[in-house]
Amino acid sequence: FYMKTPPQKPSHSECSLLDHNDFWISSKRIVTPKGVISGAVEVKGGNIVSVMEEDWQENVGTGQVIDYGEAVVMPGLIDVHAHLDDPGRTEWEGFPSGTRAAAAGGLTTLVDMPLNSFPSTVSEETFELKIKAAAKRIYVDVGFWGGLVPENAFNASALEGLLKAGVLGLKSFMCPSGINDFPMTNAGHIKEGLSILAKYRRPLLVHAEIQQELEDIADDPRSYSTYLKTRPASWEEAAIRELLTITNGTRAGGPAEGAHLHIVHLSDARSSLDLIKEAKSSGDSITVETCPHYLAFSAEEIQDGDTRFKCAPPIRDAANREKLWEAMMDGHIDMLSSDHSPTVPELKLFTDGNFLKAWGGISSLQFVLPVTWSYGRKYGMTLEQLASWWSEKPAKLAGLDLKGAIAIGNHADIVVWEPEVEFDLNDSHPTYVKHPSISAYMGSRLSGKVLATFVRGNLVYKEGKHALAACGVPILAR
Ligand SMILES: NC(=O)N[C@H]1NC(=O)NC1=O
Ligand SMILES: [Zn+2]
Ligand SMILES: [Zn+2]
Repeated sequence: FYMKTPPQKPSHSECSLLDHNDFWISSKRIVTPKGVISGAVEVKGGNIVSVMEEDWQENVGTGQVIDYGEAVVMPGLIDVHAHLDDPGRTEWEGFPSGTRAAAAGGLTTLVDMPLNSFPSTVSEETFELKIKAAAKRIYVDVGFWGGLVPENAFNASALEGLLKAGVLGLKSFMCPSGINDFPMTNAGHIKEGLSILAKYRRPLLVHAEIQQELEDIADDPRSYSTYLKTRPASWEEAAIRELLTITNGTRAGGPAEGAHLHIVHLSDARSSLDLIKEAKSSGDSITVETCPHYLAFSAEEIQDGDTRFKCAPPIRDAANREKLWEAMMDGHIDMLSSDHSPTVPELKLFTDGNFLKAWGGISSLQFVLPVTWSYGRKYGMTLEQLASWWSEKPAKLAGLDLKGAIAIGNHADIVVWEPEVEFDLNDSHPTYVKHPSISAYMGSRLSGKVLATFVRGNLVYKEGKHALAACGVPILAR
């Protein structure tokens, strides 16, 4: 991939809260691919140029050192599933608010979803609008998924135009997306999409739910259990079963070899997960993500009318959540993503509390690091696992070779945070998402405070302060 450089570059002092370009970051807990080390990371011109243990002091010379003591120095989080709604629905989120929230939360790269903005990113032309909207308005690096929709699925030159323009891969829905200009695809469209993607070696991300016949639901629309019954696990299972009839083509020697299928936001940890495990063991090129809200919450706890928790697929029972954690710890779920999908508070219908009519989507972007840690440490999650689920695997999925790990030659995308520091996420906590009140995490007590976030060596966030200029860059595939 390559980074699109803006025509007039802001000065270094506008891009970074730190004066220098060359410096060392030291800490007793640096998370590297070789484990957690005590040492220092040297940053030069935006890249990591050395990673040293014990004897690092001898090599520093007169270099500038920022010592973070016991705080954790980790690769910045990469969120491969964020809806920033820009252009066209910036009253819902937008590039400036979303990427500032990311920086404050320790995320250094986002990959923006092709829907919820207007227009949807489904062609070269609409992708051009995205890039324009992002120019000088992003505070972390941002890549983009394009949309696979019925209109372009059988139009190879249109799809190739979009891929050549630089989307990192494609995304499609197997059920209505909730957005009129982003219709759902069937297995035929998906098969066609994969055959094109194979050529570009980029992934297809799929929202895997297929609508099935429901028994009559005549219950109270304010009750969460009513909503849960409208999207049973069998919908996920049906979608995944259908996908797996196509993904066998991605095996070595198959007609879609080189393509990859990624299932987004898995909620069902039972049959659906079993199917995915089977496909993996058969050699299909397939991965799966889940989101912090499926790991943090359970249906039993969701209060009537509290539509902050409405999302699709839905948050299921507590036993399912335990199984999701088990699958995380056993490595059957590959990575995490936020599926940050906010809207305006009015569309959450808090007055009616109607789960059937409210906007489905959880607002979480700024909080995914402390949330993952707060819940995960109870299961024995390690810092290495955290870095794998939030940085290494997402970078691999999105094809970001220079991101996702603290390693020599990589971009200096780094988060520094204190796992042991607790805080109350309430109205007095500084939040940067556009509508903090709709976040399902408001009112929680969390563990893990972000001290500093570096994007390609720029200190973009430090304890409640952001760098002046938006020096994130659009990431384009080639
Ligand atoms: N359009 C959109 O963002 N839909 C998302 N919201 C959600 O809860 N699940 C989704 O797929
Ligand atoms: Zn989805
Ligand atoms: Zn989504």
